[in-house]
Amino acid sequence: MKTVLTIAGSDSGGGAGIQADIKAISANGAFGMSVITAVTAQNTKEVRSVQQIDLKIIQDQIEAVFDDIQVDAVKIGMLGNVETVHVVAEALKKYKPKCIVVDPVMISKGGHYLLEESAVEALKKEILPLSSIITPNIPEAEVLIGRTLQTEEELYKACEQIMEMGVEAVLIKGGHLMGPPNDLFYNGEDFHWLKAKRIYTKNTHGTGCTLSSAIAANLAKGSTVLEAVTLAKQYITTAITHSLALGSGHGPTHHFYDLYESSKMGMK
Ligand SMILES: Nc1ncnc2c1ncn2[C@@H]1O[C@H](COP(=O)(O)OP(=O)(O)OP(=O)(O)O)[C@@H](O)[C@H]1O
Ligand SMILES: Cc1ncc(CO)c(N)n1
Repeated sequence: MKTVLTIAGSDSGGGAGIQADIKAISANGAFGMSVITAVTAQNTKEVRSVQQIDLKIIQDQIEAVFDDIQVDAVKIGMLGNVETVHVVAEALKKYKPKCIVVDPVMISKGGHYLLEESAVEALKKEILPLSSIITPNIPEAEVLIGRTLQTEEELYKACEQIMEMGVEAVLIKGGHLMGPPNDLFYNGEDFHWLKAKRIYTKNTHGTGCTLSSAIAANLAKGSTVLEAVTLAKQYITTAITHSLALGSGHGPTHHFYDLYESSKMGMK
């Protein structure tokens, strides 16, 4: 069994963060492990409060896993603050996992800061150069490059600029665009559009967490980065198609564990 370690925050509502990650990793056929960086009191409507986890416990969790278990891929989500960015970066430099997927989580759908603004520079300097792929949504890509993004031409340029920050590949997600939610992939050589039809639902809580975890699971299982991104795009599209109207805000995506059910839905 291939393994994925997610280093991220907990979402009590179960739709995003560590909870979404573990569900997506399992549904994509890998074994999920977790390092919790922060606990959020969160539901489908809002983030009520956040408790960062003690740095020593974060470091201990990472070491406990790496010292004992083979880690085939790492997924990074919410880090929260500069100090946590630093501890995670140092640990990754020490253990050198082969595949690192970075979802640069910054702000929740309800507008709550999940990364202190002052930590963005540390994320860019310390985490991006270690990553196999980074998966910003449009607002996160805008923060990384310091410009707004509107046209296709600007998206191509943004990919090139983010590549210069030391990542091996970038996927700018188009969920926040008007029109179809097409994502732009760039690996320094070729651009690829990952296209999909927009699904008209408000139940899109945790789509970014789900996508990046599905990428990590497929990388762990031996896919190339472009293959992993393509499989993950199919997975998130199905997960949004069957998303769940739980709660009164943005409900979660639906993860398929059951092989019979997934084959009915056309997933392998
Ligand atoms: N309504 C939709 N229909 C189909 N695909 C969507 C829709 N919304 C988002 N997606 C896709 O879901 C994936 C996640 O993109 P999105 O831009 O929503 O990430 P995100 O903002 O980081 O998510 P979150 O912060 O809620 O976890 C992308 O592949 C995007 O194209
Ligand atoms: C803990 C956590 N991580 C990531 C996101 C972004 O979806 C969220 N809302 N909560």
